[in-house]
Amino acid sequence: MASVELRGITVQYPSARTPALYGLDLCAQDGRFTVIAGDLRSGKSTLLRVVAGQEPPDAGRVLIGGVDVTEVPAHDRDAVIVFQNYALYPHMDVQENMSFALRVAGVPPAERLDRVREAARLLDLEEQLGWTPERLTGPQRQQVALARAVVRRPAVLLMDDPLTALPPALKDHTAGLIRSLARTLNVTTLYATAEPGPVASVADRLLRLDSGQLREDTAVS
Ligand SMILES: Nc1ncnc2c1ncn2[C@@H]1O[C@H](COP(=O)(O)OP(=O)(O)OP(=O)(O)O)[C@@H](O)[C@H]1O
Repeated sequence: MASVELRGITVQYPSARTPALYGLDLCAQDGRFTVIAGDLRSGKSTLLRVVAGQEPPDAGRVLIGGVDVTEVPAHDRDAVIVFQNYALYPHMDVQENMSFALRVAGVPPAERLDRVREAARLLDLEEQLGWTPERLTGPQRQQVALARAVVRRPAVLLMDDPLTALPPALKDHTAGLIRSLARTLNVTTLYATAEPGPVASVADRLLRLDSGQLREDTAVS
């Protein structure tokens, strides 16, 4: 597994007046669940994309597991993003959706099956493995999107407000599921959200993104 360290990260989009991230420092410990709270457009998605290698910073360094990966392309980083607007493959059943990336990566069929079954068990999706996405509820689709990320066994899991689209009554339940998943897999998790309420109680650490920089959050803990 792996710690995530950002040192002096600045991202300035050419069309923006101010930087999305400005000299930002972060050290997220190995295997811990770190919540990054911030208002809309505060730079949360940009931060996750910098860690994943999808947004090259204008300044600063990115380290995963103590190794400087700033110049390493996204596909060679051991970090996966689960987006708020996930898209499942509509013509594939849940099991195929979950194992697709493994097939592309050349993982042998028996191991694919093991990993898919483990993720399905952890995310309460065992009964739905043969279903197509149209039969799933919104929360189940979100769980499949999450399962699709974790079957790849990344060292770092990056979550971009995955509960946003869920009805309020299901947010706490799904937050608990996500937390126990991260704990079972011992995966370093950065969880960005505009609404930290449902995950604040399960976080190892809560940070707030403010003016492109991170601070420990003393308001919610
Ligand atoms: N590709 C881009 N080009 C130009 N500006 C961008 C781009 N992506 C994001 N921004 C701007 O950077 C700032 C931070 O955006 P970002 O999406 O990282 O924030 P966020 O906190 O994730 O927002 P939200 O919660 O609304 O998803 C915003 O002002 C946004 O308009």
